[in-house]
Amino acid sequence: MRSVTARIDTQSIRDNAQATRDWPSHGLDHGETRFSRLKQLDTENVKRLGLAWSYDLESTRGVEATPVVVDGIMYVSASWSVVHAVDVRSGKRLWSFDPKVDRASGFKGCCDVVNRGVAVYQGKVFVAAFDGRLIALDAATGAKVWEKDTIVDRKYSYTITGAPRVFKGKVIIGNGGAEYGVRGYITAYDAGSGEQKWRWFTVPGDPSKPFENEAMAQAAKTWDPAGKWWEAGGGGTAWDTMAFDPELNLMYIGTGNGSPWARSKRSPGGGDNLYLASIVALDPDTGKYVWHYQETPGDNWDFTSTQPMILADLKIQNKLRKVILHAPKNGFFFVIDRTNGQFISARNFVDVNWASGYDAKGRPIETAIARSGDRARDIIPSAFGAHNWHSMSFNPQTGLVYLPAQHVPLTLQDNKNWRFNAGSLPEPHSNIGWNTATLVNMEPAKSKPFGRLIAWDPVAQKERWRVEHVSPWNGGTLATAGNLVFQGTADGRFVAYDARNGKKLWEKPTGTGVVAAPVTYEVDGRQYVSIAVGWGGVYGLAARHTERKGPGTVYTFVLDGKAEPPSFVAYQQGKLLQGVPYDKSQVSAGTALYVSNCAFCHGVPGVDRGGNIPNLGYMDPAFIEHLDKFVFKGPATSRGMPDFTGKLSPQDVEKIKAFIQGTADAVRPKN
Ligand SMILES: O=C(O)c1cc(C(=O)O)c2c(n1)C(=O)C(=O)c1cc(C(=O)O)[nH]c1-2
Ligand SMILES: [Ca+2]
Repeated sequence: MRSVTARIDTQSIRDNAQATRDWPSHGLDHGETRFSRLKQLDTENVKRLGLAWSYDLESTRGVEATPVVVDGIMYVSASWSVVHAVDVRSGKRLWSFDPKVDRASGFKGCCDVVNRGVAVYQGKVFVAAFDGRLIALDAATGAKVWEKDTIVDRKYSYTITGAPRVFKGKVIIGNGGAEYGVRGYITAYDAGSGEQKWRWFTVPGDPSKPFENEAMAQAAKTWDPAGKWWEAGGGGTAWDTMAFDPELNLMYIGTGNGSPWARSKRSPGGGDNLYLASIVALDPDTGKYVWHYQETPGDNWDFTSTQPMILADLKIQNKLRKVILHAPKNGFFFVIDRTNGQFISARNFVDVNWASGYDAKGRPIETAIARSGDRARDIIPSAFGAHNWHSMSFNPQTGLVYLPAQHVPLTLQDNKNWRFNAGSLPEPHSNIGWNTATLVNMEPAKSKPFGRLIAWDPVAQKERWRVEHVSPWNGGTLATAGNLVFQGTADGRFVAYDARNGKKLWEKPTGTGVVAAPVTYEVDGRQYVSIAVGWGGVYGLAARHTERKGPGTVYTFVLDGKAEPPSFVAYQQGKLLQGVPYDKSQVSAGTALYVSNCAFCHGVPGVDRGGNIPNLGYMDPAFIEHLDKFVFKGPATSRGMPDFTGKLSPQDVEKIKAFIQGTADAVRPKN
């Protein structure tokens, strides 16, 4: 059987960009604009949009995938990197493929066991599994064709969450892991055979060995010459964004934060630490460095530049410029010349406190608070990012970028006592492999959370309209030629807005929070809109903003669709924990242990509501009384929880119990 994707290659993806009937690659086109030229649906008739079908992804963790759709066949991934092929005409499964990632490895990723989607090319579907394998499937049957291990050294905590891209016959993928202490890189494989074609590291490696290339030699000059960076890998993981300009024959990657976060521990002599938090242009044929622009020199705050890029051609001061549009975690919106990496402009799209702006050369003007890490202070934006991996879209008709922006309050402080892999209390998750050299929320944050959809004018560097959401962590966006903007929300709605003014035109409930981005495509002359929902990602581990907790689901809508939605599953908050015996004098020791082992997944007991991972302040007391049964070789290890055998003592567990019950008691309403 021949698959419909047999014809998909670099040329056909370029051709499709003219009419955008299919959605053949992650961001729709090589420029990742997520702007569909279809206009059967428009601001007038969108109110008639109804459900065509829903499809159960059989997943309970975060769903971050953008579906790929070719000739009425959808390829979409769910948590644990499971791939589904669905017939759009019927909504029925054609095949599914579970790469059987060892569920016990869940804790090896910082940010939920998510997968942002697949690539298709010449009859194959490519999925990058959470455990670091890149797998090629037969698009017609879902059978495995080849599999490669992308991980350079399994002694480090590398993972993959991103969607591969295929440029000119090469499947390209980067790895995550910079919270754990790794060296970032990106690798290209031959789409046909799986043979490795090139690999580009983002930061210099072992200083006792020669540099792999000239780019590494140049980068090393911006790190402390003592070479301490190597101890924790340096970081710079390219865990999400990529784009490609076939005319310039350049591909672009966004690189991540430093390992560890605190520069004082990574590169004590200071320096910009190239190529952290940068956009880097590479030759897609050879993986050779061409240029870079560093958005956050000397990253100190987990300010990754891995957020989705968009390539656009914009008229700026009467000159048509080939640009990259980018809104990284650090809160500034960048316009960069993509032919040479030249800085054009940057303006903050939310309030920020780490820099007052960028100078004419494209360097941030840092504020006094930015590096005063000897005390806890709000860093705005926080490590959750003013914008994270949630895709933005660009409508050339309105000239606006539709950007999911947010703030999640955190205070940061340098951890003076950090040593690599020492598990130093109370550094978050330091006992399960994190190495940030940064203490979080040692004092309560003063800033306030928000989530907002912003329509941003990249030429004027100005907000044109905004919609305030109930919380941070809303879904990616889709823009269409019918002047619609689609976005799912953390509070479980799928909404269409007028692209010109942000007026809400349509909305449907989704039965769970939405973090992924929608797509649109045409089949048999009808325009469909699909979205994969499933609350999760790093923020969704411990928090939620819905009363429902439905499974991962794909919803597909069409004009006058009349399908019944699935029955929604209610979220039930447990009773506040009561009656677990504990020693009050142990609460403070338990706090440090809780932060170093439990906090980012389970949240604050009795304060957070629990996301995909239960909040321990609302458990049945029997669970907490017997906490050791869960912490040491417990049942949840088969779902991704670490086994703390040898890492915590039974006395430590008693202290953690004291913190959990003590905190629940402290927040219990008094009457
Ligand atoms: O430094 C890294 O290697 C790395 C990897 C990932 C990832 O692979 O998901 C995230 C982050 N960092 C990160 O900083 C972050 O905020 C984040 C959010 C998410 C998510 O899927 O919700 N992943 C990641
Ligand atoms: Ca990170």
